[in-house]
Amino acid sequence: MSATPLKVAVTGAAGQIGYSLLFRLASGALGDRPIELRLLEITPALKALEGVVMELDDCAFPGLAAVEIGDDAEKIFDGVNLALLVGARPRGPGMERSDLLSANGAIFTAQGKALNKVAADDVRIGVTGNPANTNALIAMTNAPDIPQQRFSALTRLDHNRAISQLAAKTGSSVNDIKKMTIWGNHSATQYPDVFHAEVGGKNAFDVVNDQAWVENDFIPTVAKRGAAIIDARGASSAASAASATCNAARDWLNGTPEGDWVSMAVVSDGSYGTPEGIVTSFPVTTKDGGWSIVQGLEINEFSRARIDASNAELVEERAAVTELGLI
Ligand SMILES: NC(=O)c1ccc[n+]([C@@H]2O[C@H](COP(=O)([O-])OP(=O)(O)OC[C@H]3O[C@@H](n4cnc5c(N)ncnc54)[C@H](O)[C@@H]3O)[C@@H](O)[C@H]2O)c1
Ligand SMILES: O=C(O)C[C@H](O)C(=O)O
Repeated sequence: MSATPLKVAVTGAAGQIGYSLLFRLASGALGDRPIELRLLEITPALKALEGVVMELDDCAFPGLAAVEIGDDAEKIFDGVNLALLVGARPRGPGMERSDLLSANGAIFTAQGKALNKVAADDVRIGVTGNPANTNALIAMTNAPDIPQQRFSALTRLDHNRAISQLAAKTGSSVNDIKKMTIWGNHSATQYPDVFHAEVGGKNAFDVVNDQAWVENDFIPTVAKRGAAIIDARGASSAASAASATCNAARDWLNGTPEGDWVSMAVVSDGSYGTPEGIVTSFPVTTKDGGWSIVQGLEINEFSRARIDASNAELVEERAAVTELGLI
């Protein structure tokens, strides 16, 4: 364990996700190493953020070395080892996440530039704010000095949702589910893949043995879960999004367990016929702070069509943000 605190930036820290995320991070969600929180907000939200910091103080978390807040990205990102980019407008009922492209895209241009200038050499950047994949692409493109492999968008929430649905269907514990994969975009076109997943060491599709459930129940439930939560709660998922943001960062920094993998949206190198350069979700393993796409999986026709459709949407989003001058 290193005693030097890990400097962790969180943007949108006074928002809904922030209110759950900060307390998870401060109580050790990333591991034993102490952390220093650097919290970025827009100026009008700084007063609310001061209140959140009072609450963080009142928890007397042993692993929380320091907290700094502000509205200047270059100051807050100075020397950060991990940047969790959460701050962005959430969608409301009836919207798709891509409807947020023009409203939120500009945030990631500015933050990519600021990270490029002042972040630590070992910085890793996780994007939760929607549309997460294309926002990560925007930040990455605006930070040319940071290796592209240091950017990832969050599909871990979808991954966790898929695990939970499969565990319920098969009457097993979430601990028995391994090798789940989310392919593509964190959007309604995402493809949660049970063909390579395992339930208690057995192939998940063989255990389920129900193509109609996969097609008509599992995939739409996972892909539209965000909208179902907005419909029920009147606000987008927050605690589960914070939890997934922690899971993703912890595994990236500390590695995935032997015999399992996770889903992360990362820059494509063309693996599995995915268009190069988009930020799209793959099965990945992580080690020593880096990730590798799991290679050699057989992709059947059913999966191929869905992976291609989701990636086609990401290519369209890339064209839209190019048109907007964001990349
Ligand atoms: N990838 C995922 O799985 C996932 C899951 C849930 C939510 N989300 C997305 O996360 C984002 C945040 O959700 P939320 O519920 O916390 O929203 P929220 O509206 O409660 O909070 C967003 C916060 O971001 C702040 N903000 C806006 N512009 C900023 C900027 N330029 N710099 C710093 N802060 C800024 C706002 O002031 C606000 O406090 C949304 O885009 C939402 O859709 C993603
Ligand atoms: O669906 C949303 O807009 C919020 C988030 O991306 C989610 O998946 O819950």
